[in-house]
Amino acid sequence: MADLPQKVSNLSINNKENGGDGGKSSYVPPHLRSRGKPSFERSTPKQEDKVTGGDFFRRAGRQTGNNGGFFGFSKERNGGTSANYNRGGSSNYKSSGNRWVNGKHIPGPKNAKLEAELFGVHEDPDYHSSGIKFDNYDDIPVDASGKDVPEPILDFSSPPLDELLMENIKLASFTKPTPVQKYSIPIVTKGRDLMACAQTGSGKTGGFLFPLFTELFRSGPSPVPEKAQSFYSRKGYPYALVLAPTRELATQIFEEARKFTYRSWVRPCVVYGGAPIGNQMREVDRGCDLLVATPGRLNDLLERGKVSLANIKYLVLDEADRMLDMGFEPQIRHIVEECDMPSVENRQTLMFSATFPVDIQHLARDFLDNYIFLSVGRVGSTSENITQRILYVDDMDKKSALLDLLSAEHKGLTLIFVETKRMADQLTDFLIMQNFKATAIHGDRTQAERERALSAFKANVADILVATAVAARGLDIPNVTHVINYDLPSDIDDYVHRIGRTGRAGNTGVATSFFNSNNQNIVKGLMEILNEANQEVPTFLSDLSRQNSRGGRTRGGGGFFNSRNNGSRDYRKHGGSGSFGSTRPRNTGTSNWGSIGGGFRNDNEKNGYGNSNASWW
Ligand SMILES: Nc1ncnc2c1ncn2[C@@H]1O[C@H](COP(=O)(O)OP(=O)(O)OP(=O)(O)O)[C@@H](O)[C@H]1O
Repeated sequence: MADLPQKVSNLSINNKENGGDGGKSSYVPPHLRSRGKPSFERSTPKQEDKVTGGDFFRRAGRQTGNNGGFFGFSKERNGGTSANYNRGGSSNYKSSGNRWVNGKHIPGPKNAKLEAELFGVHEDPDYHSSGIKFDNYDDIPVDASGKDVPEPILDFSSPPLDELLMENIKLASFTKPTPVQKYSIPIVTKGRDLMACAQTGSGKTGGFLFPLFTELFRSGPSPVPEKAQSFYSRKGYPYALVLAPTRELATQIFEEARKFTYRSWVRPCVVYGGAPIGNQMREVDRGCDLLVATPGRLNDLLERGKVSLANIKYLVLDEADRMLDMGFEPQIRHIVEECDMPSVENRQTLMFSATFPVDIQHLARDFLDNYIFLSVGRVGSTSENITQRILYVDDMDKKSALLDLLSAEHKGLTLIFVETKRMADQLTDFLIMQNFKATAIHGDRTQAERERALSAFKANVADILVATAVAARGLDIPNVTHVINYDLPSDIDDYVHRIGRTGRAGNTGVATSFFNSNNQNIVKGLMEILNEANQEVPTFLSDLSRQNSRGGRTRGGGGFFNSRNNGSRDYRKHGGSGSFGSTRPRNTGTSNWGSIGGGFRNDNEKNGYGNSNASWW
C-alpha cells in the first residue's frame, strides 16, 4: 500500500500538475482520453490488474472512446460524408460501422473489445449490477397526471423499444425497466412532454435515453434546415440536447449514451467548462447527434456559432432544479428561448429530477407543452434501500466521531459531504494523516484534479471521497456503501440527493448524518423524510421537532424551516396559476457564460480558500 501514492502520481493525467515542465497543458478531458491510444483498452481485464496503478490508468482511459468503432470514424465524418449529410443528404449519412443508408438503419458490426469497454465485465470492481432490492421498486406508488396518460410498459420489449436498443439494454444487463422507465418510455414515444420525478438511483437516465434513442434510431437523421446552412462554418446540428448542472454529471450521461448508441448511427458528444474548448469544438465538428452539455459551455459554443439547435427534436433538462439553484436560469432561457431551437410545440421537452421544488414547475409552464407529470413515490422522498441514521454530534466532536465511524464500519466506498471547500481540504488532510486513503472533490480543484479524484475513488484506489455539493447530484458510483453527512446541508433536497449516492439500482446502503444545534432548520424536512422511508427517528430529533412545532418556528431557521418546498404533486391539479415566487435560497447567478462553464464556481458551495491538492497521494 505504501507505494500507491507514487504509483498513482506516476500515472500523470496532467504533467503540469504533477511537476511536469509546466509548459503547454497536457490535460486531456476524460471523454477524449482513450483516442489514439488503443493500447489502454483491453479486451478482458486481468485479475492481477485490479487496484494497481496500471489498472487505474487504464480505467481512466476506459471511460472514454466513442460509440461503435470510433477509430477511423472521425476521418470519414470529416470527409465528404459529413459534408453531404450536413447539407441535407440524410440518405448519405454514413460512418464506419454505423450507418443510416437509404432510409434504413444498418447497425454496425459487433466489436468485442468495445463492448467490454462500454458495458464492463462482471469481474470488474466497478461493474454495476442491480441489487437484491431491485424488485422493491415495483411497490413504489406511481402517480402520472395530465391528459391521456399512456399505459406503462411492463418489460423491455420491441415494440415500443427499438431492437438495436434492446440488444444494448441486454448488454448492460438490465432485465426489466424501473418504474420511471416503465412510464417514461411510452410517454415519450407517444410524443408527449414529460416532467418526471423519481427517487435517486432509480434509473432516470435510462428513463430519458431509451425512448429518445428508440425514436432517433427509427427516424434517422434529418436534413439541416436551409437557412441554417453555411458554406464557411461547420457546426454541429444535434437532434437531442441534454442539459445537466455539473461537468461530472454531463460526462456520466455521455458515457451512458455511448453504451446505448453502440452500433447505431447516433453519435453522442459532451461539452462542459473547465476543459479545452478547442477539443470539444473539433468533436462537435465530427458529428454530434446527441449533445450533453452544461449550460455555460453550450452558450459559449452557440455564441461562437459552433452549434445550431435548429434540428433539436428532444430537449432534456436533467436535475433542472439544481441548474436553477446554481443560477443557470438566464443561460437556460437563452438556450431554449433566444437561439434557434424549435418552439415548444415543435420539440419534445423532458425534465427529470429526484426533487422538484415548486418553482421548477413554473419553468415547466414555459418550456413544456401539455405535459405529463410523473412522480414515482412521493416527490423528494428517499429510497428505503438506504438506511438512514442521524447522530447528535457537536462540531468539536465531529472528527473523533468520524474516526469511530470509519474504524467501526469502513467497507466499500465512503463518500463524506462537507459544506465548505476549505473543510473538504482540511478533512481530507486529516484523514490522510490518519492513514486513510482519502481524496477530495470540490469547486476550487482543477478539472483534472477533480477527474483524478473521481477516477481514483471509482477504482477503489482512494476509498474515501470528501466532497462538497458538487458531488451531490446524479453521480452514479458503484459500491458506495456509506454516505456520511459530516455537515448536514441546509436544504432538505440536497440531503435527499446526497444520500442518494448510495443504495442505487436496488442495492442497499447506509447514510449517517451528524446533527447538532446548527441544523435546526432542516428538522422538519428530516422528520418527514425519515418517516416516509420507514427509518428510525432518534428521540432527540422528535423532541426537537415537537418543541419547534409548539414554538411555531425554529430558532435560526428563518422562513425555511417549516416547509419542504417540494412540489409534492402536479401543481396544475391545484390551480397552479397563482404567483410563484421562489421559496428556495438561490444563487441568482451572473451570466458570464464562457467562464462559468458548467458551474462549479457558481454552485452554492461555501467559501473555499484557493487551491489545495487535497488527496491522499
Ligand atoms: N432497468 C434497469 N435495470 C438495472 N439497472 C438499472 C436500470 N436502469 C438503470 N439502472 C442502473 O441504475 C443506476 C442508477 O441509474 P441512474 O443514474 O439513471 O439513476 P437516477 O435516477 O438518474 O439517479 P439520480 O437521481 O441520483 O441522478 C445506474 O447504475 C444504472 O446503470
